[in-house]
Amino acid sequence: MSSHAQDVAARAVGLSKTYGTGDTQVHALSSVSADFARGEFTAIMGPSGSGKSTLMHCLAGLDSASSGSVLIGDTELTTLSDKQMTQLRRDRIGFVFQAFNLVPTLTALENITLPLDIAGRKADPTWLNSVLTKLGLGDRLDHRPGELSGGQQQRVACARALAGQPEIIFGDEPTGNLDSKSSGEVLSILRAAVDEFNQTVVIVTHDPRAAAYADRVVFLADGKIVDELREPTADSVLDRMKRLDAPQAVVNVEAGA
Ligand SMILES: Nc1ncnc2c1ncn2[C@@H]1O[C@H](COP(=O)(O)OP(=O)(O)OP(=O)(O)O)[C@@H](O)[C@H]1O
Repeated sequence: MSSHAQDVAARAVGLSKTYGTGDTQVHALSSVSADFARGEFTAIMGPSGSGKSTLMHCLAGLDSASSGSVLIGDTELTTLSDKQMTQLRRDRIGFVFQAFNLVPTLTALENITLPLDIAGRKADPTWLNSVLTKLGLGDRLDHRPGELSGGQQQRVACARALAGQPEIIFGDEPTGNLDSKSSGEVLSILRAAVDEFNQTVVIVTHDPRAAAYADRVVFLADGKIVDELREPTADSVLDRMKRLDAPQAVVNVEAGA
């Protein structure tokens, strides 16, 4: 299937988010429109404070926008009641956070199936098996999070996000707390989720090497999408990021700094 023929897993339309009022007002997002195609891995990048987390939280229904709309599949989030929103997050969205957020008293496997257990759903056994195989934890599935490395814990968190076959998985700096080897393991799982399980993944990251695992990188600056890169490499991402910071460099040069 060509990328044009793919349908859209999530969509932001004219999304704006303003914090505060008057002099202290911050436009975290200014009329952002973006599509996230099904079966694609997107990385959101940009300088600190550019609105990455705000965009992801609005897309994932964890925060509400000041104006504009978000669609998950065909569902417009602003039309949902709190209860419907909770159900949508539970049934249709997977999350991977920077802090792994595993329950310390449960085994890895119990953590993975916990959201399904809470929802009263059963994992599809074939699906769960392929996710667990991909995870490569072997007999450590019986271990508690405290007995696993950071990378292993985050792989468990990825499997937890995947277990319910959500329509889209959001990761807010999922490798932010990991060394480069563990980051690679976690990103490989997310990559495999897209390539082998046809999932849709959107992550926020500061790391060009992490972004290089994605199919597409979306660059934010000052609450706006300013650039996009397909088939990124760590070098091409780094190059774009330098250019994003360039206006400041030009000002410095002009000022004789
Ligand atoms: N709850 C809040 N109240 C007021 N301002 C906020 C709030 N949350 C975020 N902001 C502001 O909105 C802007 C965008 O923040 P956001 O966290 O989305 O940026 P980011 O690109 O994810 O940053 P970082 O890379 O540092 O995590 C920033 O200027 C931030 O200070």
